[in-house]
Amino acid sequence: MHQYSEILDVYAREILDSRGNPTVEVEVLTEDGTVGRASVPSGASTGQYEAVELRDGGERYGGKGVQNAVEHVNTILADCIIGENIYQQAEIDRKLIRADGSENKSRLGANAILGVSMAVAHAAAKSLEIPLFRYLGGSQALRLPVPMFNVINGGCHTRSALDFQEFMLMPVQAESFSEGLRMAVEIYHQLRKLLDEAGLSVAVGDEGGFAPDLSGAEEAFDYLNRAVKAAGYVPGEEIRFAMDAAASELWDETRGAYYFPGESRMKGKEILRDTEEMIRYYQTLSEGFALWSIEDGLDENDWEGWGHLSAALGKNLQLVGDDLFVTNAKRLKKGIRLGAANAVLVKVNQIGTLTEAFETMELAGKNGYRFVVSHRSGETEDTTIADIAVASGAGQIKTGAPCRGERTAKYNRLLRIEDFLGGMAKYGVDNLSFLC
Ligand SMILES: O=C(O)[C@@H](CO)OP(=O)(O)O
Ligand SMILES: [Mg+2]
Repeated sequence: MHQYSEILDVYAREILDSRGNPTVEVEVLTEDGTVGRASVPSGASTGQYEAVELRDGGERYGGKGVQNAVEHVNTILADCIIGENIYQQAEIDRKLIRADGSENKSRLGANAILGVSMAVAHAAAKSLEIPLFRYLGGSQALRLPVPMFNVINGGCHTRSALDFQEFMLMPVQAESFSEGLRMAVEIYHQLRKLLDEAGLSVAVGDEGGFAPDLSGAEEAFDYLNRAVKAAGYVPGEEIRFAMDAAASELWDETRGAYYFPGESRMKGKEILRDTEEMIRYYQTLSEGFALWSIEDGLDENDWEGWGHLSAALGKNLQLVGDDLFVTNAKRLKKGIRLGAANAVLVKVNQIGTLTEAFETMELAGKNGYRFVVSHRSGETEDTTIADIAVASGAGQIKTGAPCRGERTAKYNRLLRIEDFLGGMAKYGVDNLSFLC
């Protein structure tokens, strides 16, 4: 039977994100009376090659970027897809891309386009009365992801002295998602206690992790080690560590090196590292701690360095390209050709449509690259990424710490999905020791 339900209306409004900035929310109405709704996240450590969102404060629209994105949904994009069949996600996404016409979605705004793309998927799933993850992933979508639980925040998500952006827990050896989540939450509470006892700040950063003034990555991992043990687990067994260096933020063109402003401040002298020193630094960290995954270890333009990094550490570590690949199949293809990284971070707003994000994941999977579905540092209560993680079978999701509503919304959605799947639910990263 040919499924058909026509799109009758598309409507966008401004809402707030978790940093108190305006963002886009879109609703799509179909002829059977279904309304699908989605809202769009926004990053702080954005990659240079991301699709372009129209943000307030941007020069392009005289500081009224989000308002313009909303306007584009309500006029051009609405005209373009009203009358389309709601179940034709790929076709609709292609129409949206064509309506924009630019290479990087800068004309109508990646935030405008993504809002429509996601709301269409929500409406389609709802009108079929099936959960979004099943609509997007079919009956094989059974795998719940291991959370990359970002418990210590640094870099541009805080004002602390820590230069690397994220220090994360991965409960890799749990029976189920809910058990893994519980373990990570227990460790989070132990970490809070340890930091508090040491007189360090337990204020949190943009993603809900603590933002203490630590001297560097070693001290951060040391705290993670102690918190894991205090919760009764063994680092390297039930729990592995992950980090996002967000090194594009540290690369200093004029100095021709990676500049560590926090560490420089703490040590009272300028701390610089070149590419080879960065690689050695990661090597030391991976030898000293239960580190399993490093994201954006080097700058987004340093393809050659990424080749070295991958050759040196890619056998034992997951090396994730975020700013490097920006969820873009073209950049990922280049990375695959050059042997850069062995995994890709997937942020739907970096590319601007669901179809393109799924294409990137498919390309990764076919080439032995892992993929990690991710939030942005500026989020809303939208939980689409939780469904995407299950639909794609990614096995990993990065969506912050458990103490901010926009982050727990995703974890809670995953708990509901696990509950829905019951005994069919699977959990975890397939074959932990395999890295290409
Ligand atoms: O770098 C990252 O991976 C993200 C999300 O954690 O941060 P932002 O959304 O600020 O780019
Ligand atoms: Mg990142």
